[in-house]
Amino acid sequence: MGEEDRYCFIAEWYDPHAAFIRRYQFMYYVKDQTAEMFDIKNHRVFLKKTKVSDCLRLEDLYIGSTVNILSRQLKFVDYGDDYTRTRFSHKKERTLGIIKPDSTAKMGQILDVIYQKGFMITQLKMCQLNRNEAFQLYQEHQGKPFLDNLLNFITRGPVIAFEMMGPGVISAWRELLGPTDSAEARKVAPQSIRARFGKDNTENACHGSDSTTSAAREVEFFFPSTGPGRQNTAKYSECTCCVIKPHAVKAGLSGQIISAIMEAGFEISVLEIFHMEKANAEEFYEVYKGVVQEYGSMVSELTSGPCIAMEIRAQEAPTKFREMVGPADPEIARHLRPRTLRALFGVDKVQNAVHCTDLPEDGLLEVRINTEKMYVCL
Ligand SMILES: Nc1ncnc2c1ncn2[C@@H]1O[C@H](COP(=O)(O)OP(=O)(O)OP(=O)(O)O)[C@@H](O)[C@H]1O
Repeated sequence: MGEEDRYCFIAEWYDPHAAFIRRYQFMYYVKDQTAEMFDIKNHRVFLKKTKVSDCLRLEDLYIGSTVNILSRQLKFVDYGDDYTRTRFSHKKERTLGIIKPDSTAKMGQILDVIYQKGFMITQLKMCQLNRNEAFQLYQEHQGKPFLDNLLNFITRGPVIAFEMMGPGVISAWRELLGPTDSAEARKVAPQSIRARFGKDNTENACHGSDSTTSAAREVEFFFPSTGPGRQNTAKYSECTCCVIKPHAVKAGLSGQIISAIMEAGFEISVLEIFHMEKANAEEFYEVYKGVVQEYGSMVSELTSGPCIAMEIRAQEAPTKFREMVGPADPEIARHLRPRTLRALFGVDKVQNAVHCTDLPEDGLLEVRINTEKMYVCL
């Protein structure tokens, strides 16, 4: 990618006032990290060349990416010219990974391996498949003797489906997975995911697409490009809400945060990447408005990139989880409560790793708000 490059994408923005999706040509200039936008329908400039270095990075430019530019949540839906298509299409190979039911208890560790190896997770969702859906997913194994076993296994509990993106990601992920049979993996690829987390040749921890065609089909299966997204796994009882903030997601800390939560005995019954719009973030943080000095920065942080939303379950979940999260200021947390999530993973009062519900009675409400928002955003 050259310094002088200008990339052009087609971006969509849902205008809530007009209840209408507006389409723009979105031009990004690498050299000075500026962008300009052109309203396609009305044939006029919508945004003059503007610095976007604080809200857009080169790696955010891909089809399906959601970014916040000047308080508008834009989604890149297509390439705007052939030059951009040629420069990006090889870089933006996609694959689908699944953490299978035998390994969801180790999802934090597995996600941590994925992040530490430098993979970029662009979509992620916990789902429960029924038998028909599982059959659809594994249609290429129709007639094979192990199909029935495989369907029983993959439907016996939730799975975590995720899309990853990057050059050569299909083969890189298959290599990290290791051979299908976990016992064989322990012999020939002891550092692989199946060697470390799998049991045998059915319960082998994770899945990876084997070609661009199956990747496209499987990504569409879990993350449909049109219509409603897949149903989530929310239970809405004895629960509270936790959101891993964008700075922690970008820093690849999500796996470690999830492991810490599960090791402390909490169940995670929803896990989903979503993007928060400014209006939603303001509503989410409404109780802090005029009370907390950092309110504006908190809203900016929450809209600065992908978040991970979780439903956390335990008896008295809101109170107990609040304790585990720790004081809002990580500096104070490191002195007073060094084992809390904010002490371990927070940077400062705004980038304090996670949001969690403040008042016990809000727990249920926030989980609902969030899951509804996630449906809007996906
Ligand atoms: N011989 C077998 N006996 C039992 N289960 C099997 C067998 N072969 C495959 N499976 C199960 O079916 C899944 C799909 O099989 P496939 O041949 O596509 O393996 P894979 O490509 O290594 O795995 P995946 O598609 O899950 O990434 C395997 O991951 C495993 O769970």
